[in-house]
Amino acid sequence: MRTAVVAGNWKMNGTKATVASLLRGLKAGLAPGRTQVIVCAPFPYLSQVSDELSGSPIQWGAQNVSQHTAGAYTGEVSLEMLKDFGCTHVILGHSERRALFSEQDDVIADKFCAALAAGLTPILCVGETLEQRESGETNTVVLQQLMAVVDKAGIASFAGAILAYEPVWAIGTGLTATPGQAQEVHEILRMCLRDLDEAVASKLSILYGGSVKASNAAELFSCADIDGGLIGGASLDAEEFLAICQAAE
Ligand SMILES: O=C[C@H](O)COP(=O)(O)O
Repeated sequence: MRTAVVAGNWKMNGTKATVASLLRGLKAGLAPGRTQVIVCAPFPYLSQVSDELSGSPIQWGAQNVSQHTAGAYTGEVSLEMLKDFGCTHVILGHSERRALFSEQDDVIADKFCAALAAGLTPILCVGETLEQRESGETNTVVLQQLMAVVDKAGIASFAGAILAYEPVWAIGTGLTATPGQAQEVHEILRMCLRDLDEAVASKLSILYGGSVKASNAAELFSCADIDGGLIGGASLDAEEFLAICQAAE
């Protein structure tokens, strides 16, 4: 059986006060269950998150990391630093990193390898733009993004990773992929990995991300190849995020 996972991506949001209130709400409201719950906070709040969530069932991580270990990389944050603050996960290859910060497949693959080597679980994001979908390139795009990492890291490494399908056109737009559209891509991703390693593919958690809300989560999560969600905007509201976690149960 695959692990159900709900991960919150807070993106560049929050203050010390809102983070404290959100974490208190999550800790107080999370019902015991089988779903793995993760929050991915901005770097400056990782210390606060670590203090608040230590001893709770909620895990935490970052939204990006350097592929380098240490040294003259102004403005970068290393995997060892994330580990110092108790991070267990790191989001890699988010479409906002790809589009706004020009992250390319080869760098994302390097980060993926480095994260695994450091003992963190990468949450690798893939997804197509609206233009790519409309021109029938969805499968080609997501498989190319996936294979760039598989080719460098090896299929076996996906035993220690999480994959997230996030159609760019559904992120922060309120336009959720229909369960059918999401399932179709999840199935293609899993089938591609299954051709390489049946055992790894059948155990890999593949999350859907893109305007997931409490009101649509259960239907999305009921699809055969959707194992949970990577949640942006709705992860900033404790009640909404907890309802999404409940939908994954
Ligand atoms: O990482 C999360 C995704 O970008 C989804 O964001 P959203 O739920 O605000 O659409």
